[in-house]
Amino acid sequence: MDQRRDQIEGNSEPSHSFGQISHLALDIGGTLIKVVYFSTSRDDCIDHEWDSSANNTLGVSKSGKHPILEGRLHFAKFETRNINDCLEFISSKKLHLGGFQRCRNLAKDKNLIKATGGGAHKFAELFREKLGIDLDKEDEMDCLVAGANFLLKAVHREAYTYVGGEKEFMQIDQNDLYPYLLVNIGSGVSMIKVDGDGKFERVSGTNVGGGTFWGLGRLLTKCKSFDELLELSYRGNNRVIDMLVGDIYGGMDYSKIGLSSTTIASSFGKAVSDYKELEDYKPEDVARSLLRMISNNIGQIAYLNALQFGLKRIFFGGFFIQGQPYTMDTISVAVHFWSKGEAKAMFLRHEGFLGALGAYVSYAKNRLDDLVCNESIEIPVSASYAADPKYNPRNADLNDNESMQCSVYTA
Ligand SMILES: Nc1ncnc2c1ncn2[C@@H]1O[C@H](COP(=O)(O)OP(=O)(O)O)[C@@H](O)[C@H]1O
Ligand SMILES: CC(C)(COP(=O)(O)O)[C@@H](O)C(=O)NCCC(=O)O
Repeated sequence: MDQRRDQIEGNSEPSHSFGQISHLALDIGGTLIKVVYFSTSRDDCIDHEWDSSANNTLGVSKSGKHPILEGRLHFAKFETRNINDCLEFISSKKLHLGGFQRCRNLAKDKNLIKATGGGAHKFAELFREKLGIDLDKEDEMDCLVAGANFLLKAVHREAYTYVGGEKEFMQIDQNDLYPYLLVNIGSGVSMIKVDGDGKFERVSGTNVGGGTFWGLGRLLTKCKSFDELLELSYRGNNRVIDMLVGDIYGGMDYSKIGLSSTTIASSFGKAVSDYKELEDYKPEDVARSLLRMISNNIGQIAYLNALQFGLKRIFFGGFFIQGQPYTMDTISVAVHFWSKGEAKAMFLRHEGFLGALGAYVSYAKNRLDDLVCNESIEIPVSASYAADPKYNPRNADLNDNESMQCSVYTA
């Protein structure tokens, strides 16, 4: 298999070094900084006529609608509390210089990089001081929606359901995409009714989100990292702490109102009736109850909003999900249970990068330099994941510092 084919099918890093970097975009959230950038190498330039005078990364094709450029879209994330790691990463790979060339604001002679999230405001001065760049701020909700629409339209096998431990990728009909509810579970949770490109309304939100799970989980279990907390939750048993309907009803279902004996009646409720202290519980059981409580609560609020606005499809994004089976299962079951099977929870493979991708595609919106109107970026994601016998759904999710092959098309 030749190298390019290998890259596409295996989604692996190219063995050759980077060519030029262009279009760095950032989403600086309450907990994580998400980084997206595009790189080309000589090998990635595709085999058709080039305008040799186009002395820039996104060359202009003389022919019609062919890919004018192939390269890789790279994704990376950092903890916001370790923002210096992110600055060092950008600096060592000279990512800001690629962005610099592409978006030099001639009028003000500023070096602009697209950025969204609260940190684009909070850390603007730091970026100027350390990297000499100005953050060109894009609204967070605009970016979430733009990122979600972009993924749903451009990326094959992006959205999937998670039912009974199985992922099922959804074929999205672009003509029947709207309306939908976008639930972004970051530090906090935003719920957005999306009616079209740039047409949306943030209809709800909740402060009980990913930051609550990580913060409360850290305090209760003394774990040192988010991944450790997730690992704990995997091994735990929530029934040790949660009060189930059966605990209240002597092992019986409360079938008259549709509650089985195993339904959680009260999250953490057993901690009171058992007269136990925190030390008497295993950290893994605490982590499991917490994950279930928060996922269930978000699933329920999402459903209520979907109901209020008559929406059948709910897409969940944000790094809280992290492709975690138990999280997705709890959310899916909550949506299914409350909607009596009417509404569907769907997840996005690039869940945590919606805002950063939205900031990235906003370069095109502003028609900067060589990005022409009507340009679209298509990202052919490997179709071989599901067919691979060694396929492991956990590995198929986008992890740190991954990249994927993509092509830039011009109208
Ligand atoms: N490596 C990690 N470190 C901290 N939190 C993580 C990590 N991976 C996933 N998370 C979860 O993702 C949440 C942040 O999600 P994200 O979408 O990046 O939101 P924000 O934009 O607010 O930073 C955290 O609150 C936590 O629940
Ligand atoms: C303020 C935020 C939009 C910031 O986004 P985040 O960094 O959490 O991704 C989000 O935390 C949020 O929507 N919080 C919920 C606030 C509320 O509606 O109660």
